[in-house]
Amino acid sequence: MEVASNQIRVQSLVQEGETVVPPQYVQPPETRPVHGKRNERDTPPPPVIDISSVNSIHEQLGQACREWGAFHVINHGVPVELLDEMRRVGRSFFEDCTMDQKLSYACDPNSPASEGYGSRMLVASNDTVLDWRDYYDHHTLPLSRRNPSKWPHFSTNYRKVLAEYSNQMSGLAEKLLGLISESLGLPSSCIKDTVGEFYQNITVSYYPPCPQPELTLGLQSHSDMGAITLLIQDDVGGLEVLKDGEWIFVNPLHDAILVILADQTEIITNGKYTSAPHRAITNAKSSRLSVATFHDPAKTKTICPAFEPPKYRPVMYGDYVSSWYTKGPEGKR
Ligand SMILES: O=C(O)CCC(=O)C(=O)O
Ligand SMILES: [Fe+2]
Repeated sequence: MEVASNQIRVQSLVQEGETVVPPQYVQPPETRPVHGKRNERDTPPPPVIDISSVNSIHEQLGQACREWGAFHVINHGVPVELLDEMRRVGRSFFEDCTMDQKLSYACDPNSPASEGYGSRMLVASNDTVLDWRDYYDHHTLPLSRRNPSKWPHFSTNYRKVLAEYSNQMSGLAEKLLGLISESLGLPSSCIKDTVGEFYQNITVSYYPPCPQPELTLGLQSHSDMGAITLLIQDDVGGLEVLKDGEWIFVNPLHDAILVILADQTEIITNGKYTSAPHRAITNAKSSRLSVATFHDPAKTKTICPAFEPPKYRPVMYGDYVSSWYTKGPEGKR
């Protein structure tokens, strides 16, 4: 099958045995990752918070949201078997299907965030360095957007696992936004009410081994646009979070879920809490899988701070998203 140049999948490059990274994947020197430093750093990894405990939960959350914008949660109530199943079916799509099968679910390369199998986060532009990543983006909530026939059917149980995973993540996201609101002295429902009905997307990212990891990024630096992202990864590792100007490696914790605050939560909390810039690095040995579940407002929803005086202008979420896709994800708006 002939594949248009804007549809090249990273996995095909690797399967063709490329030993040199094609130039469009080479990062400029200033954004190249520093490898092999993960144990030398003084900064501890993002906090781990037991959300089943009642002791000092708001203090712990407050500190993590102010200082990191990201933290692991344990005892989160989502069955750990479901996390494993989600990783299993996700990996199976990328590794057990033929390229033709995968391309039968190709997303529309000309429309941002379209559902399906893709490789480019931004619509093609010649000056963008490409990510060393393939992905599958699923539209999962509200139910009116959920169309399982657009999800892979090749792996046993894929659609069933994804639907259950979507429901569980949405419940956990709502619970976390409640605790985060309370930690600021706001009514529990404050942030969720401002966000409104969740628009949820689930992106399974697959990072094939990279022959020159020192030159590439699996996913360029960005903060997520919506309200809250819940992420699981396999035990390979590669996610880094920016803290105080330094990239910190996020150790994979098998049964934990990583919470990443996104830009709309920073706006609603009037900057008291921060969204976390993050990126993914690659490695030469193993493929890596992550599953990110994004919870966003509707495009028509206007988001404004819950505190006076407001430090951010009210913004219609759809306008925020358009500007992100036009200007690129680097930095915050
Ligand atoms: O692969 C990862 O760990 C990060 C994924 C991510 O940040 C995203 O999909 O927005
Ligand atoms: Fe992200």
